[in-house]
Amino acid sequence: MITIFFKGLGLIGSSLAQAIRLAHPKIEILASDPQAGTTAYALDHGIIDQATIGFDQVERADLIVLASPVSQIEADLKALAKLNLKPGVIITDVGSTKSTVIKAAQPLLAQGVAFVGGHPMAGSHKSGVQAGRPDLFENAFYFQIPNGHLKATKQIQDLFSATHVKWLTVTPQEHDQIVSQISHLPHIIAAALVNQTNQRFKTQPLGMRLAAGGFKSVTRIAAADPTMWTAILQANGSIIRQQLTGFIDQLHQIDQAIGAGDQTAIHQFFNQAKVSREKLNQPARAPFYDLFLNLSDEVGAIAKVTHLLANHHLSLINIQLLEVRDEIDGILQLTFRTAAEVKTAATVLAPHYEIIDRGD
Ligand SMILES: NC(=O)c1ccc[n+]([C@@H]2O[C@H](COP(=O)([O-])OP(=O)(O)OC[C@H]3O[C@@H](n4cnc5c(N)ncnc54)[C@H](O)[C@@H]3O)[C@@H](O)[C@H]2O)c1
Ligand SMILES: O=C(O)C(=O)C[C@]1(C(=O)O)C=C[C@@H](O)C=C1
Repeated sequence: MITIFFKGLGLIGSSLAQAIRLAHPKIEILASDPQAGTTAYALDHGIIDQATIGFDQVERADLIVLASPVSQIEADLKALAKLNLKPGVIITDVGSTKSTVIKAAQPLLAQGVAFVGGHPMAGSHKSGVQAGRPDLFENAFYFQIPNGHLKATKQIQDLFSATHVKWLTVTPQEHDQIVSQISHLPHIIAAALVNQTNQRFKTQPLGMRLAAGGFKSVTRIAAADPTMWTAILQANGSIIRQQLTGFIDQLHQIDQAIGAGDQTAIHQFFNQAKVSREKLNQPARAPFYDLFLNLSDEVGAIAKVTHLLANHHLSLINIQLLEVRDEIDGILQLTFRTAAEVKTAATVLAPHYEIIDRGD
């Protein structure tokens, strides 16, 4: 029997454990997590088979998955190098940075242990075991740093097959450069905007409550876990600072354009962003087709949509409630495999819902 040991069973750990269960129900899953109630919840919900403490019983594991904040992953890699592990064990992690993690894995790699760094490019601002979902990673990219261990890299892909991710091999440096711009910097900007808004409304407590979709879309990720983000900024700080400099430069440019009343520069600033941002909605990755509609905040609203689609034999690849505006409504994103399906779905749903965008 294959045994997998999770160190850290929050959002990412529990999502991965649930995905492993889907494809490999017979695999034994052990987990340790110091947060009160975490492993008890996972046992109750059949996510794991056994709870342990620290690295107790890690010597039984065929695969070890490190899924705590990156600072802890680094400490755990150093600790694992001093333990007696099962011969042939594979170790991986899910940390959001890779250079310091790979550095911490050097003693293990020097012993010939198969350590494959990993990072799923999907997640949420929610944290903890209860936020985990087996489909969290569907269609996301999943970075891997094989460190020369190609067989182990492939074995991890097989064990995680139910995540339905797109695997991507990168170097730690490439990884940290890329994610500093598209993940780390956005989290800093979101938090900075919330903090500055808070200061601005110090004497007007209602101010922030009046925020609509714009503020909420840009700041959703400011609700992410501060411990996780402190560790990420600590590990990738110098690269993140390069992107911060570039971002501050953009702010200076628009500030100057406003000050100078330069309408052309202001228009160009927004137009460049609009053209690039719209390309993100186009399915460069795969021939998937999106339909966006307004959905009222009612019990059973999503079920009604899926029922209408099922009546017309339309199957969805993905369904996601994108933006919930407090007590009013939200935007539902429906993803189909073909352009023809999205067209039929628009015809079926148009009499009942306001279609915002057919994504074409
Ligand atoms: N949240 C995301 O969107 C996201 C996406 C991809 C990767 N990651 C990375 O995944 C890792 C986990 O993040 P998460 O979102 O699951 O966070 P989380 O807060 O939901 O879970 C982290 C878990 O690690 C546990 N933990 C802390 N110290 C531990 C220790 N000494 N031993 C065992 N467990 C310990 C915590 O109790 C918690 O349950 C982080 O390294 C993060 O950078 C996060
Ligand atoms: O979807 C979100 O809420 C996330 O923040 C996920 C997100 C990101 O996109 O920045 C966060 C951290 C990661 O390491 C990878 C993904």
